[in-house]
Amino acid sequence: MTVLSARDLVIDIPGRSGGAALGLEIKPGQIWGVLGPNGAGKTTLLHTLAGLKPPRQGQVQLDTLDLTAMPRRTLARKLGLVFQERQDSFPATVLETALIGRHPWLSLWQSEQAEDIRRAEAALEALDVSDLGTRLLNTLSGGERQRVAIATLMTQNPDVWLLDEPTNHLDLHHQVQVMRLLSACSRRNKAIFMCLHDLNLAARWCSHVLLLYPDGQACWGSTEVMLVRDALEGLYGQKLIELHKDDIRLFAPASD
Ligand SMILES: Nc1ncnc2c1ncn2[C@@H]1O[C@H](COP(=O)(O)OP(=O)(O)OP(=O)(O)O)[C@@H](O)[C@H]1O
Repeated sequence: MTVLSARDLVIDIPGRSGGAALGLEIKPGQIWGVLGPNGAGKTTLLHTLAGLKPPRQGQVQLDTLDLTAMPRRTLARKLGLVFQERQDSFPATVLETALIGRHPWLSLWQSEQAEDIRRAEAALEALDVSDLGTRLLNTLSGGERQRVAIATLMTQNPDVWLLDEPTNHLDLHHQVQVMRLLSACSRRNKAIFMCLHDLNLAARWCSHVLLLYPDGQACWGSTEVMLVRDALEGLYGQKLIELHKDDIRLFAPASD
């Protein structure tokens, strides 16, 4: 199992001079939620952790290895990313798209085997899109595409899952389905790190949260400690109501 670490990491946001140096260890079994207002740098952090964007300072490591020193194929077996925005213009079917997740596991000229197809079909089934297998991706709705993207990551089956707003475009039932699926994956020792805008999903399903402020400052820790009304009001500049029902903590915007 793999640990993703940020060591003294400052993300590179154009025009921002400061920024917290992040020292994070994202471990198997943990679910991290990154919260912050628009433009705080959540996507930039995710892309930096995936090795797609160089940091301004510091290092990202998978176990003890520097991410930039790893061959892309090795990296893709260990770490996968669901992007917030996707260019799905390539005319591929849903099943072909999910099978892209197997590419890091195939040799250069090897085509997908029955086991690869079985994995892709199981992932599409888990995301409720198996009946769309032969449809072209560019004919799907936003929520269907989002679920195919998550199914593709599930087919890839890396140790570390990075997801940029995975519940974006999803209806309530499918938001819950995706969070439950990520929770089940964490119980199978996957490490999950995702950007979220929904405080209630974070409160219910994340074990850890990182609060990212517009000036680059950040704090992080267990959800129970970090996700408190005062801190969230400061983060978003929005008054909140905090409610408790059984073991569930809920936040709603206050009317004033
Ligand atoms: N190529 C670029 N040139 C200039 N500014 C950029 C560039 N890429 C990102 N930025 C800026 O960096 C900041 C952080 O962007 P980022 O997408 O990481 O924010 P975010 O927290 O994910 O926002 P959101 O909640 O809206 O998705 C934003 O102010 C954005 O405009």
